[in-house]
Amino acid sequence: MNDQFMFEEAKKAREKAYTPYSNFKVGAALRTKEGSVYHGCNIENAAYPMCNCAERTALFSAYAKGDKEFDLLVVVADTDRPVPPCGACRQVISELCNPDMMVVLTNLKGDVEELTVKELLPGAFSPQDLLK
Ligand SMILES: O=c1ccn([C@H]2C[C@H](O)[C@@H](CO)O2)c(=O)[nH]1
Ligand SMILES: [Zn+2]
Repeated sequence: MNDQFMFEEAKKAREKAYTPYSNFKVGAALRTKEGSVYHGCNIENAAYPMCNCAERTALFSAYAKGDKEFDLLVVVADTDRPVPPCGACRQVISELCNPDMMVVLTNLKGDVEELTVKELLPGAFSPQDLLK
């Protein structure tokens, strides 16, 4: 990844994670086409299924501010390999981001895996599938 700035933003976002149950902190930095950057962190809950991942926090935060056009998502965690987003996040990213947008998965060691939204979830269920 040639975007050290976005990697640093994702690490800053990770510091805000609320993870009393897993102690597994994840950060996301989402850049809009206009250049704004939204932070996302995972936010857990004593009712475990209510935990929200960093990737979705970033996307929902942007939507709540009225931003919907994105050009890069960077995710970071303290993992051995670049952190792989869960299935729920892959589904949400597929619907809210352009299929050709880059998603950069990283870890604190600086390992990087770059893929497009469509590579992240091939064959995603989409709004088109609701139409007959
Ligand atoms: O890509 C990922 C993977 C996991 N988590 C969160 C969910 C939960 O809070 C914790 C452990 O799964 O990490 C994320 O935020 N993003
Ligand atoms: Zn997730």
